[in-house]
Amino acid sequence: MAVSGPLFLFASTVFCYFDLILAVQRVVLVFCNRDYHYLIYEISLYLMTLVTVICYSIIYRRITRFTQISTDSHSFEKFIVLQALPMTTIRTIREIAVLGIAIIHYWKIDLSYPISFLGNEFEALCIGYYVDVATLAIVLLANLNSRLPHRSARPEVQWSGLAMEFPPSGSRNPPSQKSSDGFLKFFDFLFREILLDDVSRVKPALEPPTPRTTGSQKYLNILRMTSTIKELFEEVAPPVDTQHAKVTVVGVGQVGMACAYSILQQNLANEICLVDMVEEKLKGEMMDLQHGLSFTRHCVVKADTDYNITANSKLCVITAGARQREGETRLSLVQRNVEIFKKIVPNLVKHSPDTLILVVSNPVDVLTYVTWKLSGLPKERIFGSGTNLDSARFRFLLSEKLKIAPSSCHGWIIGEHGDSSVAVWSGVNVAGVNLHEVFPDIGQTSDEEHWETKIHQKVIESAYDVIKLKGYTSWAIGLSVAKIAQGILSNSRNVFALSTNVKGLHGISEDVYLSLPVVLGAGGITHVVKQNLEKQEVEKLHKSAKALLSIQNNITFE
Ligand SMILES: NC(=O)C1=CN([C@@H]2O[C@H](COP(=O)(O)OP(=O)(O)OC[C@H]3O[C@@H](n4cnc5c(N)ncnc54)[C@H](O)[C@@H]3O)[C@@H](O)[C@H]2O)C=CC1
Ligand SMILES: CC(=O)C(=O)O
Repeated sequence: MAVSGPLFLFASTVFCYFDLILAVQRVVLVFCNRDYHYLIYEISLYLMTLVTVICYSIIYRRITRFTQISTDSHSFEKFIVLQALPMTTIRTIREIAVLGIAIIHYWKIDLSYPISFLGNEFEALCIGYYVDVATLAIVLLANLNSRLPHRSARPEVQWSGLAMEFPPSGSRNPPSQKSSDGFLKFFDFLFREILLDDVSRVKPALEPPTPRTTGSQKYLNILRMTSTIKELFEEVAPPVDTQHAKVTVVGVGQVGMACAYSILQQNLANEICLVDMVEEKLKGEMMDLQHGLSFTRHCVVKADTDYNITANSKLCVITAGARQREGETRLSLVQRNVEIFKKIVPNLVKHSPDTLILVVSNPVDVLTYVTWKLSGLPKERIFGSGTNLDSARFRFLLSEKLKIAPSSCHGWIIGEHGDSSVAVWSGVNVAGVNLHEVFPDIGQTSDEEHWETKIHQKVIESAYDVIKLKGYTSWAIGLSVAKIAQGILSNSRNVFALSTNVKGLHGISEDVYLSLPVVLGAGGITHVVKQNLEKQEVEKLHKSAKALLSIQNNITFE
């Protein structure tokens, strides 16, 4: 919508001042003429004004609540539509009602009413409408004019943390009114130099808004700040709003924050959005990360309980939901987390229809299936962190045993992220030397060195051990998610063990989600690596699929 922001705001402010003058005039009229019939009419007018103020404050509160912790970038037009338009609309409705009452009063109720009063009142109303019509004409004129500055050349309002910043206008001198451009700039000047400066002169202190700041205080703080910004910068061109590597993390618990921190620390994203249902914790986590931004490469960190903030994410990571308590299995969390996912997934897809979704919450395989179902997105765009973490634990334990770096140990855990996972012993190698060839019994029941129990069983127990010791697991999954995010955001086509739809692979014929090595790029999963699994590895994979299917079949989506 082509609306000139400064003009509209200026017009709305004029309306407000004019209302005030009208109100004073009415009071004077009542007292001068001592007409108490008229008082009834006046009281109804003031009641309507009260309703107007209440309506406006409700809308204003909703707007400020919406923008409270949102750091989304809004265009100046959007700001005007959000702030000034509701006020002007409500005022117009009120004026129409006032006119209605005046007409009823004149024709139906009190015909003996002194014409002079109505004359005055109509006069006052007429002046109001002259101002309304004149302002509307100015706005229309400015917008119809072909020489209106291009949208990109008009001032943008940037939301950064809690602060809204108006980039300064080029000059402090009022521009000439010769051309229509100059005419627009003149109003720009009025808006910036007079209205904004007026507010900043009242109270020059720059107090950052506290969490208890009310909507109107916050608005004043924002306006005050613009004065400093105006002094500090000479604008060359208005800032451009770009969104490329935007990652949303839903759930700011231990896992969500480990993911967000790892992504931030590794400079993978330009923008990180945090979403949770617990507003205060969410805001605290956002601020904590924001305070570290001068130590990282450029990244915007935003947070909100409203999913609007997630719009146009490249990747959404879901970590929200219940976690295991000590000794509890991942699968026991299923229905609790399905209910949570029903609220999350449709919202993510609504705001980012092109996003990829990485599921982390447990039981990760079943919830990846649930996400696929709820989202309606193609299967390559929905995947779970799966056994990428189990494979990392496996490599770590192998590295301890072999006394080499974890990254030099090549081995994969596939199947369920959990108790029925499968270690692919047939593929474990160091520098291409297969351990299976060195020691044919490795991982078998006949294995006298007990690699399966000493290594793979320890992988399965890892999560239980860590949860017993510290209450939850977080850092390793955070790093795993960051690596996956890197694969996507840099289109690296790395291979990860991710939970994916394995229908048609290794003799599995159902839509079941479990982990296999997959090739990952900007569009999601492009290929599944067809590992040469041994017979007993395939059997174990089938067992894993069966365990997951039995849970999947009991999920209620209604
Ligand atoms: N796939 C994996 O390898 C791993 C998965 N996990 C799983 O990740 C999940 C999260 O674990 P933690 O962060 O330790 O739990 P947590 O309890 O610390 O955090 C969960 C967060 O989810 C939020 N939440 C709950 N319902 C929500 C909703 N409807 N919308 C938005 N946010 C909501 C909560 O407010 C809370 O901040 C658990 O299911 C856990 O089992 C944990 C570690 C590894
Ligand atoms: C909790 C969990 O799933 C893990 O750390 O593997």
